[in-house]
Amino acid sequence: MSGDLVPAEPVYDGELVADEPKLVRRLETGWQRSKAVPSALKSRQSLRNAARDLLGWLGRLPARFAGAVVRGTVVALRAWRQWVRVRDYREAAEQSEKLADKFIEIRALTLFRWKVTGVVVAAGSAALTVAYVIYGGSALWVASVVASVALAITGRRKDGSPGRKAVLAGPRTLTWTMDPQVLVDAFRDAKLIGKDETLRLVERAARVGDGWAVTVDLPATRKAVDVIKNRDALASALAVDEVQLIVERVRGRGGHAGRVFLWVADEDPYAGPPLRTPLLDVEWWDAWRPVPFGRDARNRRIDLPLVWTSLLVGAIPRQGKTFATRLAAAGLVLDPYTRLYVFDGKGGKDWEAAEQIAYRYVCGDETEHAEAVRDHLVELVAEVQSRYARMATLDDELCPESKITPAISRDAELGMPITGVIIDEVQVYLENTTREQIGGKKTTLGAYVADLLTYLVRKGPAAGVVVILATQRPDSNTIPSRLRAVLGSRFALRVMDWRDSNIVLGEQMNTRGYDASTLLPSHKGVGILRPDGETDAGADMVAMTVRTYYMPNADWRVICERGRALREAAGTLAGHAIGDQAARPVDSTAVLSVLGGASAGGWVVDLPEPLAAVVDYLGDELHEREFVPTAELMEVLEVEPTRFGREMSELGCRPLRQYVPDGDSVRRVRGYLTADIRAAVERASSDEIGSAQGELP
Ligand SMILES: Nc1ncnc2c1ncn2[C@@H]1O[C@H](COP(=O)(O)OP(=O)(O)OP(=O)(O)O)[C@@H](O)[C@H]1O
Repeated sequence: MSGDLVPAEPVYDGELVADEPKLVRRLETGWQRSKAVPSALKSRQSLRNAARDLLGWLGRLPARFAGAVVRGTVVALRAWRQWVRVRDYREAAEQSEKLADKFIEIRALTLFRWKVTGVVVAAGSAALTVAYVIYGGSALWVASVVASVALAITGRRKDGSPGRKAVLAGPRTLTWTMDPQVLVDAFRDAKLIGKDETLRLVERAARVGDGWAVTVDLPATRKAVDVIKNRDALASALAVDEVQLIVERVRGRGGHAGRVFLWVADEDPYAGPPLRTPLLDVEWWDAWRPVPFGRDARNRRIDLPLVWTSLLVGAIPRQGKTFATRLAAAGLVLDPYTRLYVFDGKGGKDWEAAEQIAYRYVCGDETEHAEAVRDHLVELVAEVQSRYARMATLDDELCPESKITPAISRDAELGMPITGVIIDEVQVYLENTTREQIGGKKTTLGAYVADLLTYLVRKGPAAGVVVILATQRPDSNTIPSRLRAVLGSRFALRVMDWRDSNIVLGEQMNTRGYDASTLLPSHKGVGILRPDGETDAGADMVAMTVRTYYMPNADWRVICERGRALREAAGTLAGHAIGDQAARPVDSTAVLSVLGGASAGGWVVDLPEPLAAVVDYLGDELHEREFVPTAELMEVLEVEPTRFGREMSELGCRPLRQYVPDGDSVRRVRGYLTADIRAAVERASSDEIGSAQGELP
């Protein structure tokens, strides 16, 4: 080494000369990349940002804490409410369709949980009071802090979710109550109004009962009935179950064909505990007053008028048909001035309690029972004739228009009490195929019973006879259309399909938005009522979904026992109830002569197929219509067209072409003249009688 100076790079304080700069860089890179080091400490800038965020977080903390406490309180209250109302058990019972049976247990458990709540609240308050006495106000502060921290933890928001529940973004649910535009969009989505059309809010959304209500005007030319018809689509657009959405047309003053009232229930309005019938709390009932029948979705009481009308109840088994029929009957049972004919085709215990008050009582499905029903109905037809004859002789003041009045019905001397004919499982009697020879014509016992009932339903109401029929087979073969056509009120609990629903409720009711096949199996006792007359839900309501009151056997027995005591006191107990089974003499020729007019041109049996099916389908229309298109017959009878045409021709009915209305225009279609069908029926019946007489010894 020489003593000469050589230039060197500057050396900074603390810097390792030789390899040190590389090590620092490596350390720096390691620090920056390490996952263990919080990102806030990786640079000065990040540290400053983190400090600013921390300050912001601390600033917002009180508000967030308060929010979490409020949410936690709501969550805790909700959980407590579900617990105290035994929600889990109730839902399980509902799913296994045993809510009604478990109701008493659920009520006991509810009561117990309320008591537990009471004890916990009392114990908590006592502990707080003691702590306050011993430690002073600081004890209350500590308790409040602990409680609010617990509530804040319960109500804390989890990352990434807007609330505690994983709810799919719900712009449609109930937001329409705040923002009418959402409602307009829902109407558009459901294709109830066009893209460029809008709604006019008549009234803003408001709370009505346990739900939200709003009244809107549809754009001109749009009709409220179409909204009712397409309720399902609207329910989907509003993201609610269709049982929660009630749509009604606003009628009368303030209403018009395009004004719609919507009501959206907070939850399934038919899912609560069964409703007890108010009839249990009354000493007696006036049969002239509509009978309490149930409640609609909005919890309005629905009463069913009985006098001057008749009722058909139809449903598949185990839906509450007998229960509903007994409800209607209960109003008559509790009026001592009514007379009851009770016929139970099922033959079980359901109607047993009514035996003690019934004027005529039959229980069973054997032919002997069907014959007894027939005889009692013949007796009643004769009674109706005699009532008309007697009413004609009464003075105008007592009987102003050949119709029974409350005064006449309660006058023991006149002997014209309101008479209820209640037949459960009526199909048992209507389907009885025992041969009968009546008035020179061959028929069956079932067809004869149908004709007797048709007469009673048609002519009975003005003479004070109320017919109530229940069936689990509401098909056209079981209840002839001539009988169905005259039954005034209809109640359909759940049925298999829309055809059965229409058979109970009336033609085309499904297209008007009333289809009992859409009711849920868990909704026992819920059905569609098409009343004959006014109800509390309004005189203009075509039909409404009603949850009937729940009247189990024990309650029914109480009502029947009360009915008996009332009749004993009024001295009106008669017939079967006091062991008097003797039938009264009846002028059978007179009965036959009136039935001839009531039935569909006399009764005919053993008509050859497919004539029998055509006649059965047409019922009264065989006399009312002129022409029936082949396509219509094909659809309802489900027969093979070529064979049907050949067999009808063999019976003397040849198809021809006729113009029929089709919307605003007319269309030429193939079909049969009803005159030809009637002539074929006549021919077939006279052949029948001829051969029957030939068989006689
Ligand atoms: N209004 C109601 N509320 C709650 N539950 C009801 C109501 N009506 C009936 N139920 C329940 O439905 C069950 C069946 O009722 P019901 O015996 O009347 O049926 P049904 O249709 O007559 O049956 P079936 O055809 O077998 O005679 C009852 O045991 C009862 O638990």
